[in-house]
Amino acid sequence: MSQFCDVALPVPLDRTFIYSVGPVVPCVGARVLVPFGGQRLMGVVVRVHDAPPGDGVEVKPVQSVMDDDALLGEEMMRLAAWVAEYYCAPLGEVLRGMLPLSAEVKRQWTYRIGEAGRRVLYEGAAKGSSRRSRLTPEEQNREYAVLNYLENGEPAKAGALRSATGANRGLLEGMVKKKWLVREALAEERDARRVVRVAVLVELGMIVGSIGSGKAGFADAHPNRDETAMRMGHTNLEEVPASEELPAGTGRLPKLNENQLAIMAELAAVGGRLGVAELKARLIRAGVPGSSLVTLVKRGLVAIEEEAEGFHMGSGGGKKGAHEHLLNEEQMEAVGTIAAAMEKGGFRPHLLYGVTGSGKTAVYFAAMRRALAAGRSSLLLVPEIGLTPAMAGQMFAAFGEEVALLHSGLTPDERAEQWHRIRRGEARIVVGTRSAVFAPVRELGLVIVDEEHDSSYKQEESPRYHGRDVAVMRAKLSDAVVVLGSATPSLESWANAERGRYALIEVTKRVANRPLPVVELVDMRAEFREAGKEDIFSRRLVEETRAALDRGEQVILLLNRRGYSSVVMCRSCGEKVECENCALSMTYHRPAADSPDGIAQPGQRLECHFCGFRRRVPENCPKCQSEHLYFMGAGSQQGEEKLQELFPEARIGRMDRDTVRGRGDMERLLNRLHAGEINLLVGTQMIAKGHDIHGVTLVGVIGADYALGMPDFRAAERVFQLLTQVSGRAGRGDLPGKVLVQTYHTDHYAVKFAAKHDYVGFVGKEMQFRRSLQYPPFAVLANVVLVSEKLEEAAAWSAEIGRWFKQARPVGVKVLGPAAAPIVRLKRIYRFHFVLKAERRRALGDALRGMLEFAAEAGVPRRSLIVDVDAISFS
Ligand SMILES: Nc1ncnc2c1ncn2[C@@H]1O[C@H](COP(=O)(O)OP(=O)(O)OP(=O)(O)O)[C@@H](O)[C@H]1O
Ligand SMILES: [Zn+2]
Repeated sequence: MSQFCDVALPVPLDRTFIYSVGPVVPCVGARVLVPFGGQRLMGVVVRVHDAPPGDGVEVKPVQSVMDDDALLGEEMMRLAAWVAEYYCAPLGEVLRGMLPLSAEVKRQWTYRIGEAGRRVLYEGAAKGSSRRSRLTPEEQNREYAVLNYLENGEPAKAGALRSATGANRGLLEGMVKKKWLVREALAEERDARRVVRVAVLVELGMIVGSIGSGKAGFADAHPNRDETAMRMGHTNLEEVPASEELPAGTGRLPKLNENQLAIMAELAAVGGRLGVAELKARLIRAGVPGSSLVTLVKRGLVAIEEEAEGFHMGSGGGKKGAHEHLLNEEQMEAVGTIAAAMEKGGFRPHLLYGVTGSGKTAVYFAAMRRALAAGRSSLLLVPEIGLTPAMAGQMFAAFGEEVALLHSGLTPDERAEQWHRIRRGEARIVVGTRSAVFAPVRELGLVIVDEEHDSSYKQEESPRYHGRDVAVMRAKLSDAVVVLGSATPSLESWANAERGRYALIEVTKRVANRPLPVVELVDMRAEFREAGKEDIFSRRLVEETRAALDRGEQVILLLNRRGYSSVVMCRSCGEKVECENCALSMTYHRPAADSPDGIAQPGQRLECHFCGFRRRVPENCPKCQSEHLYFMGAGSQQGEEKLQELFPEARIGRMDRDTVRGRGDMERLLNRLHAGEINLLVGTQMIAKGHDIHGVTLVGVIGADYALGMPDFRAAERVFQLLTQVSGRAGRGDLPGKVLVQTYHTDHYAVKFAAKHDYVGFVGKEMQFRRSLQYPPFAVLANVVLVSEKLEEAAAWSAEIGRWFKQARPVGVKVLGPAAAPIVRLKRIYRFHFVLKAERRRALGDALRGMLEFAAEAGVPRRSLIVDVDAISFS
């Protein structure tokens, strides 16, 4: 029999840990609780074996096994192993990301007495209750009972308060509102399985016979209710143990008291089974002490069983069929190709290159329908912002109860609920953002990645995986078809199509033969010469905007920075106001006038957009005390203000991270756009993503090309994508669209190709550049960052690792660095980095693993060493 298991723990260490197993041997893929460095951690079993560890290694036992069988199947375990290896990430951290573990740490509220509550308690005790209240006298008494119970200052759980006083959650929340109570979250591990506990009458027939037909439950319970109600206060029903730990019933009916008989009769009356929660509620109402139930369980007359809980879907919504079009020829061909691949079976990757507004969503839906018809599930990944309520509505309209949504707005509980539904095979259409790639989908037949070029698929914390690339591997391990869709495919995916690794599907035309918008470049150098001053909006853009608004059409303006001014500079000493934590300029935010959206906006301040640090706006230069502070670089907030001056009649809306804080904000803004309540929208790149607003005929682009100056080999690709995507928002309805791009780089190929909607032309040129300098997709690379709060430490570690690279000379790998990272200090952390380039992935991986081994020996903490394989950000 196996005596040991290896456990992957969510710690930043590239290894697993051995534990001994008890009588219950966990299986691979199950979760266990184990002791680790003085705490208890939840990990996943990756191996069960008999090999004792080396001499002198003390092996601790597994504390508890949380899953009877593998929570993660073989496929998911293999995927986890692949992610860990490919991204040089600790397996335990990968597994933590795969499981909705945080959901298994249930959030419980506890209540504590507040100052106001204390006052009420003492005043009330002295004068009696005279306050006017909508509560019944009984409820008021209950409130006093709660305050009394909490008087000693200790917090108590809602459950305990209820059994002590009968106060329900509504009453408690009412008291929180009045500040009588303070509510706090208590994290507590609980059993992972989503179960409800049910009280079951053992040997039903015999008992019903013996208690006779005269008894019908709690109606005849203990006569002295008040007394029992007081006594039961301290019986905690949470402590009713699970039945299997108890001796079985003897078959002989023991002597029972009134209360016990009442419980038996109550259970008998409902057919022998009742949820423990409901039974407890009835006990309380009847004034029967909880201890009676405990006794019955101990005597084996009532068993407590666990039962899988039923799940309920969130609201569906959406009009049936509203988004189901007759597919056009190109769309049908695309669906046909995907369906044929599914029929053939096996792993087949596709790149769906379809221009903006070509109806890719309809293609996805049709393909998912085919998968469903064949009994297979589908997984659709969308970018962070892509899972809009409109999208969700379409999903529910098309697939109803089959849909599971996974996005960042879910509470841990909701996420767990969806996760388990998917795992049970109840939801076969899974839609979600990045981490949904790890959803435990069964019978996976089709994986779709929408807007595959989107950078939100890259996770910027460990494990630093790319959702798109994991999706492809996921499909491979499941023998599924995968479709990567975009109007601006990443160069990596395009190269894969060119090399024949991905089948290319093209949708070249917009739906209903709508034309792509005409794009016009506005040369801002000429504008400055002619206008003699620098305005955010060129005269041409103002004129076109006015004309479109006058015609009753809608306008979208991209101003890709949020805040009012992105730089505050001193005219006297030239110093910029920088963040205390980061070596970066702080952005000036104005206090907002009352927003028509009713969206709360913060007041006047300087804010660091990297770490969120805020400070008051200084009146003088912090360095030289000069009064001449100069605000530069217009952001979306300033844009909105200027638009209000220019177009006082317009119904202006703003979409950026200051106005869109939750999903509700986004929905509200989009609804108002669709309804025409907003006819002029200004915003950051959020406005460029996927929105399908038919009334928009004009798109203006301000400062989208400033990124061309960035020291990043993907700068041109990014600018091309942004220009193409934002242009794609124009002319999606009956009227044709127009785009005005304000630029200082009229001759740059990214700008010129975007203006011609020439993706293929752009890619051709960009590929040459990448090839000549050996950048992806012609090489693979990793960014290695050493971080420390202490400058000397970060510098010393990177120097040491630099020496190792020099001496080890990893074959086939070019090492650049060490150098100070472009953002050398971020959130108070100093950063030095290396960039590793290799022609082959194997060579890169070997070099990184060699380096990690050396770093461990040299005592560089693993958490100070960031390895970012296929990095997309080098700052
Ligand atoms: N066959 C069709 N006939 C008419 N309209 C269609 C058809 N298929 C889709 N549509 C509509 O065309 C619009 C654009 O579709 P969709 O949003 O899927 O485009 P897309 O290819 O994803 O574009 P983008 O890349 O810009 O996000 C939607 O309003 C959709 O309802
Ligand atoms: Zn900062």
